[in-house]
Amino acid sequence: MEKRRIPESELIINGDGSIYHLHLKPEHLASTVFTVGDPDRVALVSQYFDQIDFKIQKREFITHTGWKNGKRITVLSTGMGTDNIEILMTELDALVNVDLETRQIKSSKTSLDIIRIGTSGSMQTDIPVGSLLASELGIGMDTLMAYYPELSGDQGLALAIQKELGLSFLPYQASASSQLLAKLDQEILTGVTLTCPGFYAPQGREVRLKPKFDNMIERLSSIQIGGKRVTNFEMETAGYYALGELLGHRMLSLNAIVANRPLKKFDTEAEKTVDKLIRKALDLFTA
Ligand SMILES: O=P(O)(O)O[C@H]1O[C@H](CO)[C@@H](O)[C@H]1O
Ligand SMILES: O=c1cc[nH]c(=O)[nH]1
Repeated sequence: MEKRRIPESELIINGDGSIYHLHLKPEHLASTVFTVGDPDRVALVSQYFDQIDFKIQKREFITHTGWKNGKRITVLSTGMGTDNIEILMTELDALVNVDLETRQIKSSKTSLDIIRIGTSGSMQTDIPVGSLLASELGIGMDTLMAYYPELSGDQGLALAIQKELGLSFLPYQASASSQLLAKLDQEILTGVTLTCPGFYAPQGREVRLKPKFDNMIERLSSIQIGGKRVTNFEMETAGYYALGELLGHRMLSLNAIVANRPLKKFDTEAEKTVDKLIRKALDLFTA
């Protein structure tokens, strides 16, 4: 059977042969990719590389590729939100699994290791600011996955959250890679991360507008299923995990806890906490 050719309008390749938004060619990407939300954080990660071979910036997507401990690695910024993660994951996957010349999907697939180094707010009093937390599960409070094939894993926590808040849509739930989770050490807590389509009302914050849901943090933090509770808020993890599951990449989201919401505290040393997470992630995943 003739293989499907992906049209020029669907997968856009720039004049120089790079992929549309990321502006990367396949040879610019390592198979271990660290991702950060903040473009300024890319240099904070690559300062610890032994050597940097390649740098490029397009919009909020800044990429540095180089070497650490004899391993080739990439660090790449994504900006905020799962809409950016959809672009990132599709284009990273295309760089390794689509032949950009023939525009056909390769018959032999490559799995990337994609590790998020991000910030996050704790919703549990016993997870203080300054903690490092790996997301075992991500629950998506956005509607991204309504546009993609159904996820195969357990959706129990997502259903419990839908019921508790009376949401008109079903959040989605997906898991970290068990292989990447197995590389963590005791300094890193594990938890269940709620990925929200915003920083303020979607995470229960009130500035001038009142969030629709009263006592969101108390209500979400007290849900327990099979010994698992929701631990922290951020804005990308579930999108990574869901698309990673569908595309066949190994995913892990690491969080520097910079806010404790029930205690109403923000980390006065947030930059140090992020630096601690960067060094830990590089140590664990380039060893
Ligand atoms: O620090 P980053 O990686 O951007 O992650 C978190 O911080 C941003 C909000 O301040 C959101 O992107 C959230 O997920
Ligand atoms: O509370 C927080 C802190 C960082 N990032 C978030 O999305 N929420």
